[in-house]
Amino acid sequence: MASASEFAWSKDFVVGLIGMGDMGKMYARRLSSAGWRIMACDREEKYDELVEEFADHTNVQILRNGHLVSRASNYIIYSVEAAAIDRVVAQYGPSTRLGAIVGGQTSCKDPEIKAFEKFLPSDVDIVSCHSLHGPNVDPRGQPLVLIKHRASDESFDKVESVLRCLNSTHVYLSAKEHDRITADTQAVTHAAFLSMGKAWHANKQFPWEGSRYVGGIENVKINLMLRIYAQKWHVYAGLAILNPEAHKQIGQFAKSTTELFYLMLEGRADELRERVYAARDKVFGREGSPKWAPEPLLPHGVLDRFSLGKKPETRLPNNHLSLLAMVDCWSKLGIVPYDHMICSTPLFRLWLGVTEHLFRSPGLLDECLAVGIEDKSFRRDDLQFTIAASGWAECVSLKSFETWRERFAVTQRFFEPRFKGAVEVGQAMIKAVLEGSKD
Ligand SMILES: NC(=O)C1=CN([C@@H]2O[C@H](COP(=O)(O)OP(=O)(O)OC[C@H]3O[C@@H](n4cnc5c(N)ncnc54)[C@H](OP(=O)(O)O)[C@@H]3O)[C@@H](O)[C@H]2O)C=CC1
Ligand SMILES: O=C(O)C(=O)Cc1ccc(O)cc1
Repeated sequence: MASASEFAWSKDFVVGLIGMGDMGKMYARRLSSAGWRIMACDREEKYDELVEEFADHTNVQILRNGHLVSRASNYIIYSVEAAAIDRVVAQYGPSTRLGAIVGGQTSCKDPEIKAFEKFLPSDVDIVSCHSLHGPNVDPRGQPLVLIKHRASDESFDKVESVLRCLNSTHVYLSAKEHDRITADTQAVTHAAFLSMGKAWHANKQFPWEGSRYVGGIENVKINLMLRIYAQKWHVYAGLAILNPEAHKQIGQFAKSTTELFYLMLEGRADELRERVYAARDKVFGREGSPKWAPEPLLPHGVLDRFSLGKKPETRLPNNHLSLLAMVDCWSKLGIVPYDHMICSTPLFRLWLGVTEHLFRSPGLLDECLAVGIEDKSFRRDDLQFTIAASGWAECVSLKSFETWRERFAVTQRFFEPRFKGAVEVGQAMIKAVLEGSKD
């Protein structure tokens, strides 16, 4: 593991962390274990609690506020809510130590970089980062985006040397490239799962309790939906609402969902088939020259292994509107999802994995299309899914954090009694996929 002692300049080098929530704490623990000296703060009210929590970490010193952290640190990482970045940098940015390096760990870089440009002194270098995984995922091998926005090579090298102890895979992008790719790997992926949760909630069902939703692709849908609703709302709201690129993609996903659902409702089988196959060719390549790798993205057997319910004797076929709409959306926007693997989260890999599974399993795609036209078992859920996808898209386009929070919170409350246990199953599923893809 890379450690601080390898570098002569590291002796007096202090890494500052502003925001000691889930991600800030994860960085503090991992960086300090590698020997880096950390000065960190959260809101002043949390000072005593944090001092107690980090009492055993000799390399971590908790300070009362961001002014003190900014004055003392050589490299400062803002790890606060994306929606708060402007306000927090306005507050502490002017206190930044002369010649320091500043970066942020927020999920959307447009507002972060704007805040840095607006409020940081001109002698300060800007190098931002983004770990593309949650705080409880092992960072080894996961993408870590590094953005050399305004910095000397020396400053950039220092940031890389500090963050190398995470053992993540470094990905070098501009802020704009980062936002364009993560609009797909994160914002629109989340929109799909958020819509599933809303649809099941609207029909008052815990999907794993009925025979319609157990096994295979359904396991991934359920586990990831629960995983998202078990998290803090602001992470998902921020990366969708504040990312200008995300609006287009979430809007197209809602449009694709609605148009495919109309074709199903109206029984327009030929048009549905034509549209879905055209999307398949564009996104996954034509027969004989596929864009997917020879081996499927998902390790064999992973789909059935992590179930919350009891697998029924016979699998009830589903039309998988959400997956058809995802591929239609990628096709309409000219996105090749494999190109986005450089910024993939575990969740995105699973989502692309099940989509790929559907489109590359002989007979499965045709079964979906037939079910979409002939079978009414999923109509109610599909209707609610369509409404939900459009609702999220509207909310994002209106940039309404408050509506977003309320939409999320009410469904979070519905599923809350089931988070315990479900989150562990989801975590185990992600671990299996990560381990499988390392093989
Ligand atoms: N969670 C995840 O999976 C990931 C999150 N991210 C990004 O990382 C950032 C942090 O996320 P996460 O750690 O999950 O969120 P948290 O809500 O857990 O942490 C943010 C922390 O910043 C604090 N904060 C707000 N204002 C100030 C201030 N003025 N001074 C000091 N601290 C302040 C918050 O306090 P309070 O709660 O009181 O507002 C909170 O404790 C977000 O931008 C998120 O998008 C990136 C990768 C993964
Ligand atoms: O895997 C995901 O998409 C997550 O849900 C975790 C997550 C959330 C926010 C980020 O900026 C990065 C990762």
